[in-house]
Amino acid sequence: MSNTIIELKDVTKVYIESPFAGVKSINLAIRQGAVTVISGESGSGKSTLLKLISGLMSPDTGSVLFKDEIVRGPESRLIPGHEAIKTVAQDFNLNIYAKVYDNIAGLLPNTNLKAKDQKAYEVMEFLRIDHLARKRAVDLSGGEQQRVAIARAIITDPEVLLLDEPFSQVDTLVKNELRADIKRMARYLGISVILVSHDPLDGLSLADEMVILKNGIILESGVPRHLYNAPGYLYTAQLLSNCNVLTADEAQELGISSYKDTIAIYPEWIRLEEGASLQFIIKDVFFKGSYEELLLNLNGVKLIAISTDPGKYTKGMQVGGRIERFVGF
Ligand SMILES: Nc1ncnc2c1ncn2[C@@H]1O[C@H](COP(=O)(O)OP(=O)(O)OP(=O)(O)O)[C@@H](O)[C@H]1O
Repeated sequence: MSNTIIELKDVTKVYIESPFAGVKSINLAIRQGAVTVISGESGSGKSTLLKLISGLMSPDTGSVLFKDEIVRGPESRLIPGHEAIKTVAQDFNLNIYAKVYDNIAGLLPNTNLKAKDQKAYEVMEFLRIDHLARKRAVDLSGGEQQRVAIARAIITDPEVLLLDEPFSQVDTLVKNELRADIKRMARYLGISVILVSHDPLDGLSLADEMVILKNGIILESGVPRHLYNAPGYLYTAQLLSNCNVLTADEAQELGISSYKDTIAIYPEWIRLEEGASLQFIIKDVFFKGSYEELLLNLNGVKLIAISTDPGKYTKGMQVGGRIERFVGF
């Protein structure tokens, strides 16, 4: 496929120390210029996959291709990694006592100092850290250090940028700004971004394509909206939503008949309305700011629903509800 920049063909990497860990039989095509988010629970193999893609680790079997050329592992390269693929690791790898400018510009050759300076400022402006140029990295916040680390990675014009848990050290506000910057990098610089995250929100709001990993295998992949609304696996539904999980018998109590063993109902799929045929008792109300989560009970079946009308419902009240959608597994 012409717009595939990275391709993994039947890639397996098993750690000798723990033979059940690692990744197994991975087939994956990464689209050029897209933001791909790899999501999965802790230990599912996300970081292993990133190391294999960057060439920092070699697969036991199978191959990783960059533009149809094999990405060679550390055994066959003096400097590990592929020059067109750059990784921003969780520890940022900054020279923390050096100035921001030197951290970034230091990666360019001294053959043309004017061009070096110009390029460094271009990248710093793009990531909105040019005002920090003369500060030492150690004096920056986590979000600012993250931007410096990204600037270091993109200053040499890589075609692929790998980000390992880029939001782990930043608060929600900075996280939203960083998400926007990552999208801009893909759109305006044409960099293909592959991002690893255990927070499903990163994938839902950022990814063009999302890959769901479980125990080292790819369960499914697709555009976030589709994966969210029509998950093929309960694991995906639980990763992406705080969903209610019921047995077939419990679902029957709610008037849902299905031949599937397990039924998932997202909280927003429960419509609260007067006079609805299902009458729930509110067991608890959890304030969430702009909305509330209601813990509902009907004949022992417990469900979390959402109310966007904070204060309307209180513990002990009876409330009518209708299940608008469910997914069976
Ligand atoms: N160098 C190693 N030696 C042995 N086992 C390893 C090594 N690196 C990772 N593993 C194991 O491989 C599995 C996958 O690890 P990996 O770090 O890729 O998962 P992850 O999804 O990135 O996890 P997390 O979200 O916790 O960072 C885990 O069970 C881990 O313990």
